[in-house]
Amino acid sequence: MAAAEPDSPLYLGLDFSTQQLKAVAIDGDLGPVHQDSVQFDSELPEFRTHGGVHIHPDGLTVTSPVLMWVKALDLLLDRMKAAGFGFSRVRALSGSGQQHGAVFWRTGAARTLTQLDPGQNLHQQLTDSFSVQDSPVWMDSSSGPQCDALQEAAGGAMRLADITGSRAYERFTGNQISKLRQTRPDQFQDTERISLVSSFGASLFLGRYAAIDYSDGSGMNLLDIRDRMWSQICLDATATNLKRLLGEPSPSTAVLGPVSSFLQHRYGFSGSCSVVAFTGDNPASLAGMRLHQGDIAVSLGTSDTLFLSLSEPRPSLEGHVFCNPVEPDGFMALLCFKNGSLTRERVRDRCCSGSWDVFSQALDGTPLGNHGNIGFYFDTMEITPPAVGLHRFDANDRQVSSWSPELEVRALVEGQFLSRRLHAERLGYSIGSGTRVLATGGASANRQILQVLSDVFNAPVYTIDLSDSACLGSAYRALHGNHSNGTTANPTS
Ligand SMILES: O=C(CO)[C@@H](O)[C@H](O)CF
Repeated sequence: MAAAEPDSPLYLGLDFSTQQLKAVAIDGDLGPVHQDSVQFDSELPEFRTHGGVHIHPDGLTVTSPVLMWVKALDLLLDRMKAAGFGFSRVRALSGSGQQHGAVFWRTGAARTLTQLDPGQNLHQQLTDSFSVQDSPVWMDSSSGPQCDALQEAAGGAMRLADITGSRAYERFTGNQISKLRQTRPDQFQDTERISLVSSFGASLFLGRYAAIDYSDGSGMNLLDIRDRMWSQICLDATATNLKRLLGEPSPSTAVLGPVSSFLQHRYGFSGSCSVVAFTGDNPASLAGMRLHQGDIAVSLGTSDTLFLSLSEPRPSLEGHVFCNPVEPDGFMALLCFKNGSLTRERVRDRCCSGSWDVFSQALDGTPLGNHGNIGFYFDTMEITPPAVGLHRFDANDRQVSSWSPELEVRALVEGQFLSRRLHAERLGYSIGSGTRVLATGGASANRQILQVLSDVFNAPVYTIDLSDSACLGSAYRALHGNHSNGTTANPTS
């Protein structure tokens, strides 16, 4: 970690991810000078989450307590203050959030946000500010009926994909809003604003509701990705007056305004510190990894995602096209695989006594191709492809029920990466001699896992010097947005 000059400007990036809240500060040379994080499960045990979420008894509904995210921010900023972090040197900040999750602000919350007392923490003052305590998150698969209705209203799955960049997906926010409106009408009625996790995070720093940015807004099945406006067909199919609840979307590079007076007085942020639009974790990772044409990024986090920059959208019935968070007229393609690190951790615990060293030794001790054994490990309903269950096959294509721990570990990792490659090539991505795979996310710190990734993609794998590109990308976007005097979003949006 470089030590910045005592008074040089800093740029702060935050990431409200599935399992933790992270912060990275960089100096003007893009060098990280401070990192911190709050782990939800271990540091906020009162919320009783596992992997940052609650998987409901139906096995399909997955939520996270919104007040856990608020309390995590209190903890993080208090910890940074106690460590002597120079908040007054932060020229701009931005952030990211797990995509698709929704935050439902209760009627009257806008007033509370503008009148926060710097003598109290956020958690104490926002306890009654949410009409829905358990926010739906990206791991949810319970809004199937709402997806069917939206696709019908739009004229079919492919038509919806053409408009919004994706066919209807259960985790996408529009379908979650529909489900809440139908199943919990009183709570929906008591809602005055709907944020994504990213714009919710921005709102906490602004002290008023922040606009949803184009890139994360592309993950809702509500935004027309070409004209970058809410699609009226999709809004009408979801809820009446929805545009009023969402506000106008903003460019991902927009400077939304100065940091709130609450944060200035409580932590010492400067009144000239700008808040740049927050975006989704994957779009922020794309910014953090500074992809070149031909590169493919692989984020090995709670979800595994593959993404790349696109100049023109090519929506399909599998995968997603989002507005690019950096290139104003560009796009990004993304494939999401829900069974990522939580599945790797389960196999680590069951086959390697919870040790990553033993997990790595198993990969070192088994050959490429695993003697023809291959496995598919869909602990929970997978997104790509929509399948569930564990499926193991031996060299003779016979289904088997178990293997030795070593074979199981390699079958898991090779199976995951073979699936990622297959679906990327189905989306039209071609792996050629110039292909570079850029890896990020927690598992990118494991050399043996990266070796399997390189073998399966038959390409060199590079990592960045921080395993968390979303946070770093957010800090880059803060600097970029501040220096380019990004368009200032309409403050009333
Ligand atoms: O659903 C996803 C992307 O579409 C996930 O990668 C979430 O963003 C993880 F937080």
